[in-house]
Amino acid sequence: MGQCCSKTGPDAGHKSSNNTTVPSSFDDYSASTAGTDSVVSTNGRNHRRQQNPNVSPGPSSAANGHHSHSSKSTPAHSFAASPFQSPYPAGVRPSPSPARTPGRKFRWPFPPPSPAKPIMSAILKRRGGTATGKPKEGPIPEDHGGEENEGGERPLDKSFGYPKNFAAKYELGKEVGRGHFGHTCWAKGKKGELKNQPVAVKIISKAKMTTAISIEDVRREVKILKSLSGHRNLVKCHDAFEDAQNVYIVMELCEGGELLDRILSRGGRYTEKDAKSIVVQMLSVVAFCHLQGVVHRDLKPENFLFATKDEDAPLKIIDFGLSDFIKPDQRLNDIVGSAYYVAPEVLHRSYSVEGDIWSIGVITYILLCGSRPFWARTESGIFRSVLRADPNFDDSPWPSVSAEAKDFVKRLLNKDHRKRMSAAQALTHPWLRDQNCTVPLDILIYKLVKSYIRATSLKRAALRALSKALTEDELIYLRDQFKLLDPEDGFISLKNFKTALLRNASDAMMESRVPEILNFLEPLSLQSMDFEEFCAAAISIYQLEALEKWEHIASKAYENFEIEGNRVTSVEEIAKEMNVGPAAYSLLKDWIRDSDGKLSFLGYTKFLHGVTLRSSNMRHHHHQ
Ligand SMILES: Nc1ncnc2c1ncn2[C@@H]1O[C@H](COP(=O)(O)OP(=O)(O)OP(=O)(O)O)[C@@H](O)[C@H]1O
Ligand SMILES: [Ca+2]
Repeated sequence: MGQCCSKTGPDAGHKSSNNTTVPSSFDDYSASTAGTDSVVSTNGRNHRRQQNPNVSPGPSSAANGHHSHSSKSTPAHSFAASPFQSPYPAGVRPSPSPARTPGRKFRWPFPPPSPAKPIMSAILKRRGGTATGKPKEGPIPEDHGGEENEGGERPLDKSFGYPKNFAAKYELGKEVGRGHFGHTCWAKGKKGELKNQPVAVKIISKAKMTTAISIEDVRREVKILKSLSGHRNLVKCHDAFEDAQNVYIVMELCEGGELLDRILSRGGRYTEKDAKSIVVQMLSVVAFCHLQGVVHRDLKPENFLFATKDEDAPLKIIDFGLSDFIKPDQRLNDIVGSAYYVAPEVLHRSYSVEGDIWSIGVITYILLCGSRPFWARTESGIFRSVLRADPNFDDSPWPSVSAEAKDFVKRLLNKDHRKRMSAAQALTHPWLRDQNCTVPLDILIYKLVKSYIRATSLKRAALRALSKALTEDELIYLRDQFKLLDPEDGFISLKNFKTALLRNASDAMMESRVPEILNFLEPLSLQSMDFEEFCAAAISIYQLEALEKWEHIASKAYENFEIEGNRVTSVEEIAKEMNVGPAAYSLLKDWIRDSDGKLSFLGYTKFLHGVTLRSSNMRHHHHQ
């Protein structure tokens, strides 16, 4: 297994020093992250990458004004050793260089995507390294074999309760892929239904399970794969086995290779038409996962495989190794995933399913332009870019990309997770509307309706006025969702929410306790909602605020509110509504009109928003 040889990069011709230890002008971080490269790059990606003759560093390096490298000397398997390294951070363009060849395919300043590596802290936690100080040098311990965990207190239980007769049922063949946590082999069924059928087997070594977390990860991966099996864009899981050495996950074999390889073989870019069909498939399977209460947490082009070698083969999501169950209102806090694709709120340690949507935004950005939106040489540099940088939508090829496509990507890459589209919503975005995809039930609807039925009458009136200001475009999504709830004579009630959810339920949904949300919809058993009220209940104020048209929508909404919702109120009442104390009174005074004691336009929009007032003695409060 190749240790990371951290030389090269486009500037290797100019500097002879080791790339990972050279502090760059834009990145003051180097030592600890750079050191970690050696740990994570022991994944053997080079084996796979070298099979791809289309990965040529030439164009991008040339565009950067550097000399091309001969690909034979540059293993592209690790980030630090990628031949596509650019010395420029996200958003910074190289000055025009004499080496730039007009008409080249890549006039884009950033390198085409290379395999992403897991976020260091995640690896350390799961592999039992130390999160502080210098990480262990050398390869990840493979033959620990010990039955004790780090602390040495309790032996780790490495029995999973899976059948032990893998060898009797399958004949193992050559390796077809390798990740950081396991390797995958071709295999053939020896008997039964899969006799002589080719399958893929992910083999995870028990010796590498050195922490309780890593064991739990495998257990969960199998559970999630098994219970979600069935969606056309999700790899089918046939079986799981174990023996003393390994866990074996037997899956449908995807012969078409990784999405990453297809991106690279197309010179780093997809046409909009082709990108759309990829994005629709990603969104539809992710919407399905989210409805089941599963968050994937590691969406990247390496984790989408094509079923066959055909150009239009279906795309399959794989690798639920970092996935987790999530309750509708739960926030997760462990930082996992791959740096290029990680959402800002994951780095802030408070996230939910929207993190996956961000990753799809990153992938879509790459599909459309061939470069990563957030890029730097070190992990911390990438993180900083994710947290602060605005992706480049100005340079080639963006001017020739449709406005809808750009709007689509921007609405997935919103740094505020509340403003991001959900997967089901994204499927109804104008960019994808010509794809005629079936829109799945959106779990977001359940969350929004839940808080609507608990809202005060003033808040409901405010939302109703807002929903009447929506344009036909925005109503398309709501109409689809309403239809999925199967209204009777134009009305829905608790029963409809129940039936729709259970119609889509898998075992995963029981585990993630999604149906619990139905208990919170109990008040609806006595009422019903028509489409108009459903719209008021199911709109997200945060998402609307993110729209360019927001000001226009807000003023129209306020006009409606003035006619049928605005009434005399008081600072005390509003403070109670907003869940803030007397310290906020002076601020809230501005929200109420002196002339008649009703909400002003400012007051209306702030009230809708459910502001987070920042003051030491005011409570933070989000309406979710
Ligand atoms: N069903 C399959 N059919 C064909 N190849 C597969 C299949 N599943 C996995 N592979 C190949 O094996 C590689 C590693 O599998 P997987 O991503 O599940 O492992 P991992 O170690 O968890 O990965 P990572 O390093 O991304 O965490 C994949 O990138 C892919 O190339
Ligand atoms: Ca993977």
